[in-house]
This record gives sequence, structure tokens and C-alpha cells, in this order.
Amino acid sequence: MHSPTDDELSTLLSTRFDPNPAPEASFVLTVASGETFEIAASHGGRLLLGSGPACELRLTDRELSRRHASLEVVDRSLRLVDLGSTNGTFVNGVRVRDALLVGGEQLRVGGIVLRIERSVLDAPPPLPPVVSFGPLVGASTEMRRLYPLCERLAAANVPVIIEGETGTGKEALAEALHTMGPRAQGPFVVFDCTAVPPNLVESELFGHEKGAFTGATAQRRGVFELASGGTLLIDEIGDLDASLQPKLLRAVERSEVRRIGGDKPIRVDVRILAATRRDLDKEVQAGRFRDDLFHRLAVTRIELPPLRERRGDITVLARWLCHQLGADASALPHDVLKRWEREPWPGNVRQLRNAVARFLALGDLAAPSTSPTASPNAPATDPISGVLSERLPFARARERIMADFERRYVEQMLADHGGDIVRAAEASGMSRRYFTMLRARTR
Ligand SMILES: Nc1ncnc2c1ncn2[C@@H]1O[C@H](COP(=O)(O)OP(=O)(O)OP(=O)(O)O)[C@@H](O)[C@H]1O
Repeated sequence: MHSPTDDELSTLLSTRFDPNPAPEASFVLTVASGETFEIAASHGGRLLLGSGPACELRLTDRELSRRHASLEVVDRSLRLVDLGSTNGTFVNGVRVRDALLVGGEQLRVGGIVLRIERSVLDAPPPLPPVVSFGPLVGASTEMRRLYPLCERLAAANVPVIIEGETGTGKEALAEALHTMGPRAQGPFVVFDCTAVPPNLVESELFGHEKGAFTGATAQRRGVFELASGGTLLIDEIGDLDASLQPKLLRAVERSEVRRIGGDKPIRVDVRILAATRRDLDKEVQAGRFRDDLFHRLAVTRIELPPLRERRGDITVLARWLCHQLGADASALPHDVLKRWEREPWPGNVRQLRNAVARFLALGDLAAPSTSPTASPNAPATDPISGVLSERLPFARARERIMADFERRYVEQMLADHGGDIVRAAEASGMSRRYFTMLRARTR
């Protein structure tokens, strides 16, 4: 992957770069006992509130779940997300799942009441005037806040979990962490947990001996062995089957693997990076992802923001992608860039890249809709076309469509039966347990 040179960057960014971010909001949470916590945007990412050891805002109360809720400063608000807690999260007495707070609210979690106040930091910590990290480009405050952390992580050998929606650049960042670090001479191997059938994942990860199972006609090394001396990116880790999670934990903890059918452990020297588009906090809270594996991998977490939350990057990125595709960045007219800055971009940078390629091939005819909110690649009337236009790998594309279908199916059945799960499950021909699981998975 090509990283921009200084000259390329200065051409792309000349009209866009704002070295002085606006003063940032911060929030103070005060517990009735007088204890206070401060959350600022510069914390970079979500802070967990709960009774478990992983929580930055750790409180003791028996009605509080281990990972109860997450808090993050987004623009000038505090985003509060309930992580599937047992006893719920309440703002001013109303139960919420996902809320934007502005200050002045009362938050209740379990038996604990917190007062939320907003303040504006006088002097926001200055961000270095860096506008790219390896091949990742972006001059928004959100991206520039991440670069110093990325620099440090490239040099370190610790596991990192990279989170973000599809197409936000998780794999690109993982590769940059590898190529800009001390293991750059070693291999960079990507394993996507959704790309192989579930019954083959173990063999792909750890390898197998000849004759270990039907079809194992020869000995085969797994990705841990292939990545030895370098970096292994386990992509879509949130989709790893529960039965394999203990085996992965063992491999990471002991730096050794055992091939299927093999009797001796094999030592591996691998840096592990993991990426996911799922909310791993919710997966852990729901019991679908093991707490101990999460802790082992989440030594550091980086969350890549979706494009719609850094609209200031759209023009810069579009011009960079245009340049990468071999065209002059000035080929993109101002009105097209302005229109793109208003689009929702559910497929993020990958979708923007496709839109640039289409524009270069077809001109402005490429825009399938004149609606100001429609994505240039995804006509709102046909979700399958939207997914197809993102050029995802087959397994990922199928999964996206299935997930959308499952969510809408469950919603429809619940709506038809007044929210009664027992009747909705019966009408769907599913056990109540399966229906409830499907509902939890699709929320
Ligand atoms: N900040 C960025 N600057 C330049 N290119 C980017 C940036 N972010 C993403 N890209 C490009 O967008 C495309 C999609 O990125 P990538 O595959 O890394 O996304 P992802 O988050 O791993 O997606 P998925 O979850 O679907 O696997 C790639 O071509 C990548 O190089």
C-alpha cells in the first residue's frame, strides 16, 4: 500500500488543514458520595463504566453490571451506551440504550446516581500537525488525535484491538502498525474469521497434521506459524466461535500452538493484532466473547471513526484516492466534492474509493440518485445493490445482507405481535430461545 509523500500531502491538504482544533468539551460525573470522574475527547475512545476490573469508571454496587455502559465525548456531547446491562441505564428517570447527553442530566446505573455536568477546557492539548499515518490519510481532529498513539503502538509489541465500522481502514491501520514497527521485515498475515467455514477455522489458525481429519491429506501450517517473526491480524475477531476462543487465548498466552492431530506444542513468535466491526464490549457483556480473551488482546484499543463523523476528511480522502487511482486530484469538481461531504457513507472509505473510481470512469453520471442524503453507490431502495457496490469479499457481503435481513425480520415479527416475543417466535417457527438470541444479535 502506497503512503503519501510530504509533497503529495501538502498539495492535497492545502485548503483543508486546520491546525487549531476548537476547544473541546469535557464532562464531569459526580457520584452522590462526592467522587468525581472527568471525561474529555482527548481520552480518545470509549470509557467503560461498571463494577468489573476492565472499567475505567469502576464503581461498587451489586446492581451494577461488570460492564454496564460506555461513555465517550462525541463533538460537544457525551454519548452514553448501555452495554446490555442487567438492571438498565436511566437518564432523568428514563431508561435509555443509546443517548447523547449535553450536561445537566442525572444518570442512574444500578443503585448509583451520578450528576453530569459539561465544561469546556480552556486550552485543548495541541495536536501535532501530522495528517497521515502510513497510508492512512486524514486531517480531522478525530484522526489527528489517533496518530500519536499509532506511532507509539507501531514501535511496541503489544496486542491491539482495532475497532470500527466496515471500510474505516482497520486492515490498512494494522498493516501500517506492522510495516512501521520493528517486525517490518517479518511476514504480515491476515486471517479473517468470517472468510472460512466454521469447521475449518481451527485448522486455518493452528494447522493440522496429515490424517488429522477427513480431507487432511497433507500436513499444513496454520496462520500463527506462517506469521512467525512478524504480525498476525485476526480480522473480525468478534465472530470467532465461542468453542475456539479458549484455544486462541492459550496460543496467545503461551506463544505456542498445537496443530490438530499434533502431539507437541510449537513455539511461535507473533505479534497479534485483532480487528472487529462489532461492539466487543457488548459481545463480552452478552457472554458471546470471553472476558479473559478480551483482556489479553485489548492491551490497547483503537477505534477508527466512521467517515460521517469526520466529514472534513472527505475531500482530502477523495483527492488522495483519486491520485492513488492514477488521476489528477483536480479531476474531482468542487460541486461533486461538496455533495459527497453531505453523503452518509455507510461503507466508509472503501465506499468513497469506489465512488471516486466510478466518477473517474463514468463522470457525474455515476451518481445513481440526486437525493442529497443517498449514498452515491447504494440506492436506498435496494440494500443488496448497496452491499454489492462495496466490492466486499463474498463471505462479508453475504453476512451484511443476512444481518440486515435478520434484523428487519425480527423487528417485523415483533411489530406484528405487539412486542410479544412468545407469539413472534411461534409465528416465525422458531423456539423462543433462538428468537431471543437472534433479537439480541441483531440489536
Ligand atoms: N484513512 C484512510 N486513508 C486512505 N485510505 C484509506 C483510509 N481508510 C481506509 N482506506 C482505504 O479504504 C479501503 C478499505 O479499508 P480497510 O479494508 O482497511 O477497511 P476495514 O475497516 O478493514 O474494512 P472491513 O471491516 O470491511 O474489513 C482500503 O482500500 C484502504 O486502503
